[in-house]
Amino acid sequence: MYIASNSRNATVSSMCVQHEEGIGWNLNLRRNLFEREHGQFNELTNLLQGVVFSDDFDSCRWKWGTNGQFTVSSFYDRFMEIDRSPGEAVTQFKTTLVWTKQMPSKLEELLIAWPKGKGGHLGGRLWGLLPYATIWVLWRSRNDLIFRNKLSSVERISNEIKATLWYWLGGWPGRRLYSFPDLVTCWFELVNGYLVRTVSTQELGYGVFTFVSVMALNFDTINLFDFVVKQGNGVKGLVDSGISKVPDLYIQPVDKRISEANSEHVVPLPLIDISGLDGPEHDQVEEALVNAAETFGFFHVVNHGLPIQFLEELKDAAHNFFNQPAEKKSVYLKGLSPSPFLDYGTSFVPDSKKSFEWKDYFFMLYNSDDDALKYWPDLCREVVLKYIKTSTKIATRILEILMKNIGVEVDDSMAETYMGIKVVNMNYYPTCPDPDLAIGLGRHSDFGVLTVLLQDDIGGLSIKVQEDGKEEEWIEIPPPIPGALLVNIGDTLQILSNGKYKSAEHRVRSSTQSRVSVPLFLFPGPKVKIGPLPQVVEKDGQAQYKECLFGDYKSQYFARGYSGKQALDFVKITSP
Ligand SMILES: O=C(O)CCC(=O)C(=O)O
Ligand SMILES: [Fe+2]
Repeated sequence: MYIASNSRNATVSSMCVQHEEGIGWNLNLRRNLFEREHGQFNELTNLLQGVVFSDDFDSCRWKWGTNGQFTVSSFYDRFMEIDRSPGEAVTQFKTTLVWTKQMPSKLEELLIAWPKGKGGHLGGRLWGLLPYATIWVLWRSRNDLIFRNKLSSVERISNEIKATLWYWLGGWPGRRLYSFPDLVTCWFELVNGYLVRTVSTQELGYGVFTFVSVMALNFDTINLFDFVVKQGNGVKGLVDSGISKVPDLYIQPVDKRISEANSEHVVPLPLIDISGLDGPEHDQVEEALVNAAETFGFFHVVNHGLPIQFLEELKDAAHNFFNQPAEKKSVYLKGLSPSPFLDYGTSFVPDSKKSFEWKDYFFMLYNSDDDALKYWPDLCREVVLKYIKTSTKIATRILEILMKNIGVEVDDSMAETYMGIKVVNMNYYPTCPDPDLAIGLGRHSDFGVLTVLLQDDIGGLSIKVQEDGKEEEWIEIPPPIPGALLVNIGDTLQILSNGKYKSAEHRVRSSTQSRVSVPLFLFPGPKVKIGPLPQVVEKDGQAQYKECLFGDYKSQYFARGYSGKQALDFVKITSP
């Protein structure tokens, strides 16, 4: 009838004609009806006879639902009813076009059919437990709704599932390499195996040393990751390949970027002539060292015993190392390196897929002269050995002074206990096409006792300071005067001194010029107990930090990635 109508958009009421004896209909048909349409016409007029008008607007009713309301379930019921009735047109309807059966209909089948997670890392374990955690949380949410009238949002349910999984994995030792925020923010990467933290433990002469490595990548970045990390081209190789923009992987979230514009606050650090310790100026030099260690946690030293010429050679050695072709450097990649004490790599511990740093490094742990002679690259062996020996003496002298000031006598054996492990890193920060987007090195404090750092004149290191009564702020440290070395306090010295000496957070911005730095990190072996020294605690009245093994502290530190000074919370004593 609709086909034959002249007013297809008319409403029922507009087709109705009021007569004295009741209502009639002007259906406004545009043609005479065919024979075969008469039956339909009669059906329509029969329907119209039952029409009762009200003042309401015209509306649609779903005749298969209660109250005329459409519901998917009533539609489905009706659909299946027609589908099952022989001879109905919809029998041929391909339900699979609309519904595909992906989920087994029984819970037991679902659990059996659940695809296996890959690997024994966190992602694989999460995946394996996921259906159980989901069922458990949904069951609880359903009970909350039924018995307590408490309705949960989908987001809340999904977070509860993650929290349940985290809790259930509490007994698995590998969990300590991750944090709960990893689970919330990198869920996709974790369950797909793109974010994996691994620990390989290697027995060294003095005990167990733990390396933590993290890989974080997504599909688009696999080629880049292979080229930079696995094939050992490093960020330098990327730059040498002629890239003109910073690849996505290296683009930092806005809150982590360090632009040159906000690095305008440049404050010179105390410059201390430490040769004065051996002369009449001793007391002033001592005071300057103590002051700097208490406030900035960073200071420059001059007249330390390493001539300018030597420092230039060391910087050249660093440039020469990184200027070698990738094949030469990649023999020192983790897993390939001839010695567990040498490791060439790039970036550090990315805490999410966005935190790759614009930096390559070469790590050398001093074990013995023999070992160095055997394994270290010719082009830097001599200078690095000399740097380690002289800088260790400088650091030992500084430690003696700082400790004396808090009532602790440092003898050779104590210095060896706390600074017995000596690691030199040669850091290479390649030129960056857009330094505002990438970072050279994320915010961190050094975990050891003292760090001696040789920098070149490019600049870019900033430290976080808090002046009395003011907010914390980042200040950029101008490049050192020629011949100066930077010394900074590490977390362990902050702990030993019961918080008197501060390990300052620092970070490095990337630059349009390549830059090198050569830190020497001095720290205890993993079995050494660290905690506030008794002399200091006695003076202060109470300890600020708990005692722990240095190895445990270091694991905590690495498990957190570059996260400012959060590792100290692990040992901080919080008042009840
Ligand atoms: O490159 C720098 O100036 C600082 C390096 C640094 O902080 C580190 O390697 O821990
Ligand atoms: Fe550092």
